Amino acid sequence: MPESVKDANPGTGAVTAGPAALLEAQGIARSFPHRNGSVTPAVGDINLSIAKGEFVAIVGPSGCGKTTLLRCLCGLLKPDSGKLRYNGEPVDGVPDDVAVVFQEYNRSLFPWLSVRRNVEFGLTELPKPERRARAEEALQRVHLADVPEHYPWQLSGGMQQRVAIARAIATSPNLLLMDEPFASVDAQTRMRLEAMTASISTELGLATLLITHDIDEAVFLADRVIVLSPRPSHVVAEVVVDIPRPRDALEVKAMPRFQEYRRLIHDVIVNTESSTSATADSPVPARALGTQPERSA
Ligand SMILES: Nc1ncnc2c1ncn2[C@@H]1O[C@H](COP(=O)(O)OP(=O)(O)OP(=O)(O)O)[C@@H](O)[C@H]1O
Repeated sequence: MPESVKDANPGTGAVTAGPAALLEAQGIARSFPHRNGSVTPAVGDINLSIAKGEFVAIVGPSGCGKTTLLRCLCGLLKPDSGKLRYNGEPVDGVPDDVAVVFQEYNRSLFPWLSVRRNVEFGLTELPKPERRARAEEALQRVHLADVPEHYPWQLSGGMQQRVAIARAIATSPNLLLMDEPFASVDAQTRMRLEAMTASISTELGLATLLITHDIDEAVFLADRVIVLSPRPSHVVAEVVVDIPRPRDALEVKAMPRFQEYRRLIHDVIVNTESSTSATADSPVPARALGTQPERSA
């Protein structure tokens, strides 16, 4: 196994970012109980951490619990068990300097507000001139400074996702979580958005956690790629991507090293999927997990 890959021993093998961890998750698990008494175990037992300014991508098979994990990590969803610390403090709700970008930009933007007002939305506590300045700077970073008075429905899908990213970075976060942010745009737009995200993260020194289905995207953007098993998910491998920055997409994707990383991650996912029981797709009776259903999820 190349040095850049570390096996993560489920349940014990913490994937760590070292002493300067910004976000640290230990033994995070989350299931969804149903009215009929069955339970869907989504996140099994996750250990991971993200350092300040680090770009981490999480990949894994469809339905393995990536979104559930992201929602736990940012404090939107309470894990059933495990410890979660942000800046050394236990997470209870979304920390002030954490921002999230979701896949469905058309559901996260307010159609009745202009682009500028959408970006200013999370800044209401600031005086108006500062609010305006922050929104303008964020719109410049996503190359939308020329359409502040447009409404989301007047923009393409890629532009709307850029507004969502501007809104996130306008709050000056230290950690940006992105849940398959480019899954709903065409391939060329996706490439442009990936390059833009790489620049923004580097320029702002922003720690970024990206959930993606796309192995190429993960390797191109990340310093580390964390690979999850089928659900209930645990970390099966961590791949440190040793490609210098700034990265040019076409150059990087032509590198033999890039091809090795993508092959490696692909193989880990396929091997883990094939060694996992087919029954993982069905909810299991609550008693088998020692969990009592609280409510229908
Ligand atoms: N609110 C909920 N109530 C019940 N089950 C849920 C809920 N949210 C997620 N699940 C279940 O948890 C499992 C993991 O879902 P999740 O969306 O986290 O996976 P994912 O890896 O992000 O999926 P995808 O690859 O399709 O984006 C799925 O079986 C899903 O049906």
